[in-house]
This record gives sequence, C-alpha cells and structure tokens, in this order.
Amino acid sequence: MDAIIRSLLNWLRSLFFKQEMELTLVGLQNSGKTTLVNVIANGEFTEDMIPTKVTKGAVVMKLWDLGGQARFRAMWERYCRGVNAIVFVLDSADHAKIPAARTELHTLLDKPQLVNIPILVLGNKNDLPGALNVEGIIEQLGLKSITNREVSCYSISAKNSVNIDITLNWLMKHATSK
Ligand SMILES: Nc1nc2c(ncn2[C@@H]2O[C@H](COP(=O)(O)OP(=O)(O)OP(=O)(O)O)[C@@H](O)[C@H]2O)c(=O)[nH]1
Ligand SMILES: [Mg+2]
Repeated sequence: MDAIIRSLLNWLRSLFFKQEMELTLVGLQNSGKTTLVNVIANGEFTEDMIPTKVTKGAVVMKLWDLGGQARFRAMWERYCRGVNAIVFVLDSADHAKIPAARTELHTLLDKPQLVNIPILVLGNKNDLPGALNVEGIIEQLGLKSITNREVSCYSISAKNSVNIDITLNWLMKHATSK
C-alpha cells in the first residue's frame, strides 16, 4: 500500500480510538469480522472468547456471529443495547449466503430495544470477482425497507484496506459527543 495512504489510515485510527464509543460488529460466519477488526486496530488485538469484546483506547467493540451460535441469540438484545452503532459485515462475494444474511439482519433490527441505533452495512471482500456493489447490496439485503433508523452501506475490502478510511470516518461521526 502507498505510504501516504498508510499514514493517513494510521492517523484516522489514532483519532478513532480516542472516541468514546461502543460498537457491535455482527455478520454471518466467515464474513470477515475478525479481519476487519484487525485492520481497524492495526493488528493489535487478539480474540479469546465468543462473543468477543475488544477494547482499545476509548472504543469498545463487541463481535459475534449471526446465524452461528444459536445459544447467543437470546443475548443479542442485551449485548447490543445502548451501543452507538451496529456494524453488519457481509461477504458480498458469497451469493449463496445473501438470503441468510438478509434474514439475520432484519431479524436483528426488528428487536424493539435496538430501534434507532444507526447501522452501517459493510459489503466486505470487494476484491473478489463477482462481489456485489453498493447498489446490489442495498437491493439484495432489502435495506430500503429499513425505516426505523439511519442506514449506511459501503463496499470494502478488509483484506486490502479498501474503504477503511470512510468506515472509520462514519464510525467517528457516531461516537458519543462529549
Ligand atoms: N478476499 C478477501 N477475503 C477476506 C476479506 N476479509 C476477510 N477475508 C477472508 O475471509 C475468511 C473469513 O474471515 P474472518 O475475518 O475470519 O471472518 P469472521 O467473520 O471473523 O469469521 P468467523 O469468526 O469464523 O465467523 C478468512 O479466510 C479471511 O482471510 C476480504 O476483504 N477479501
Ligand atoms: Mg471471527
């Protein structure tokens, strides 16, 4: 990666971790949640348990798989409650799993306690051939039908650090204002 882009990203990271905020990062298995957190935290993070809670600076990130561990379903509401934002990670190249992702996303957002919490949908793995673009993701996940909160959608590659800058900017705009 270009040195200027790399230092810009590092600067954004340093700003980001000063924000007082709590995030929930969810998505189906294999969507790229762990890779994304690593690229956001510049590799300085280790996962030790599921669900995972990662703290760096003033930022707390909670991660878990939707569709995976059914026993955690009952915890979602409590886990997500009061967070500044929900980040939904999608493998935008795995077409077979899109319907499941759509169902899990809408089930999550139907929880009354999570109403009004802004959501950022990240179509990850945009480096892979056939990955859906933003319009495709909006369409296939039915994002236009979500009317009870702010919804944003970016196409990213956690692997190649593509659009991590706009992701960090979005997150910082949703930090707790001091
Ligand atoms: N091509 C490509 N592969 C990616 C990208 N992000 C993650 N991956 C790969 O996708 C696989 C799953 O990534 P993880 O970060 O482990 O996904 P996860 O959502 O944490 O998965 P679980 O914890 O198993 O639910 C790994 O092989 C990653 O290397 C990306 O942007 N592009
Ligand atoms: Mg993981």
